[in-house]
Amino acid sequence: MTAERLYLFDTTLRDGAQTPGIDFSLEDKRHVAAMLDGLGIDYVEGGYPGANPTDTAFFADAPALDARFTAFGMTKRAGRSADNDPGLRALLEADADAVCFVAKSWDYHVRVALATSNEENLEGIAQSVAAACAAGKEVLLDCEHFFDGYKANPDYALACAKAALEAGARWIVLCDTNGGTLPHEISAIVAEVARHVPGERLGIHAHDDTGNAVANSLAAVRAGARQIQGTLNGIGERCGNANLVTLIPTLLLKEEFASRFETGVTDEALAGLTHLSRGFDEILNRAPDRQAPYVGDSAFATKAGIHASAIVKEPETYEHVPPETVGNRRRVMVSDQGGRSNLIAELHRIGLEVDKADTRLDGLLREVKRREAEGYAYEGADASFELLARRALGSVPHFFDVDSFRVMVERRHNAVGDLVTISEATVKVRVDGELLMSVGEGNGPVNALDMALRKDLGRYSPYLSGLELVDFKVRILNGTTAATTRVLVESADETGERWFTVGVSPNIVDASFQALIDSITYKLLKAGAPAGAP
Ligand SMILES: CC(=O)SCCNC(=O)CCNC(=O)[C@H](O)C(C)(C)COP(=O)(O)OP(=O)(O)OC[C@H]1O[C@@H](n2cnc3c(N)ncnc32)[C@H](O)[C@@H]1OP(=O)(O)O
Ligand SMILES: CC(=O)C(=O)O
Repeated sequence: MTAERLYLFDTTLRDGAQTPGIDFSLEDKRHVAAMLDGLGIDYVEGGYPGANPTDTAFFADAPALDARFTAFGMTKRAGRSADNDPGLRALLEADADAVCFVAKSWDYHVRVALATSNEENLEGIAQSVAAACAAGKEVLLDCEHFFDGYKANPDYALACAKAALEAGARWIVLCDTNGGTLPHEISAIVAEVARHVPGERLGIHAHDDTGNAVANSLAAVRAGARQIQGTLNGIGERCGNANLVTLIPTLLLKEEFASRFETGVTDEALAGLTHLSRGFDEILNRAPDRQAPYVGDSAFATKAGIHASAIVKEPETYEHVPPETVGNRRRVMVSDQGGRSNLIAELHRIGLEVDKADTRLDGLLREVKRREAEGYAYEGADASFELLARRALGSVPHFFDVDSFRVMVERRHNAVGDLVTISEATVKVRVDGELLMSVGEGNGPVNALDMALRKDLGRYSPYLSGLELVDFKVRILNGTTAATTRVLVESADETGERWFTVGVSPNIVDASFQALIDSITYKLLKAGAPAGAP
């Protein structure tokens, strides 16, 4: 059976720009368009030329793409001719291969939002589409509120679609604008519409207001649509749009779709999807969703001991697709939910081969569970776990001892009279039997402790020159005055490696200090520093 072509239309830079809290710069738009092109998307909707300076500038210097670069805008205004509508003119003059018009297809909206007649709206659609075709553009019509409109007045919703088709539109895109339609309704309505508009000219644009945008897009394809509109990481107005980062692996990896359709996305591009999705979050300056399907950090992670024991035998037992197909990775985590299989898998990852019958595993597992009950969380603190495990198995050299530390926080006026808060820490450590004392100043107690600790560690200091404290997270574990504090420290070094360490104490400074000590010890271990003299 020859595969049918399924087209992917990306609206990250248009509907995605309508996401609360997201504001693309011109540079962001150029960068994202290139990312989408590299992924193999067929249409990249760049924005709404004429609506704001960024979009106008983007279309004035259009990116060179393999994808069809698409300008979005509304059909001509009621009461104006197509020749005399500045908005329409801006669209037609934009340097774009395609124009995607948004048009009302729910008679209720025609009456209330446009305050015009059903007939005039139909004429507006036909005249706008014809003008764009005459300007040499490929034309798409986004039928706004199509599903709600179809439920209210199917003849009118269909008439809008047909008006565009007859005027030369290549695609009629059925939009679930308010996002309230459910998959079974999408299936039924798309199947009915496909009796009037050929499926290979039908698209779907779904919003996620019931959490069904991806399911609705797949339902529309099963019912005959051949174009899916969506966005990277599902951004978009209100709850977002259909997430292309979820849809693409489903279309390429799930038998029903993979055997029937082909898209412009290659297996190689699919293997870069996790990287692309996280890179896009970087542009948005937000943390990636750990539980995102396929590409999330937790998408192929397991804590449960029963699952881990099967995964180490055969990963397929608990994985619906191999993680590497989307560029993600399997993670078997160590926590209070785990058993010896979790431990063995994690020990293997860090290069420690231990037999399942080794009795030291029981001791290590008991220690992990005891500490987790106290508040430690090793699933997010890989370096602290490695130290704990290597100590249990007897392979961490003794580098230094901490004799004592003291931190002082002072609020005072500085030399120019400004009120400042400074922290000063004093740390005493023993290296090779010698007592060393360092003082550090910082903008907070943890920063000051970090400075003091690293200032003089005797012969270990050269190993620590590239060590950097990248991030610091504090969590209060029970909300009483006797609360326990968990501190997670993220560190990095000159090799680019990042690692996480954890400390727990009723005292936040003490918890931070533990995490810092683990971080330094891990760095010395990984750098191959020799053990100190007792
Ligand atoms: C479902 C969607 O996501 S559609 C996309 C929505 N995205 C956006 O609106 C973002 C970009 N929009 C904008 O920057 C502005 O709204 C502009 C530049 C397009 C228009 O701004 P303004 O001229 O100030 O109009 P305003 O935004 O207040 O109202 C929209 C007007 O377009 C009319 N209109 C809306 N849809 C259509 C349509 N499909 N065809 C014709 N006219 C339309 C409305 O009736 C309203 O007309 P009115 O001013 O006579 O009441
Ligand atoms: C066009 C569009 O974004 C919508 O109808 O949701």
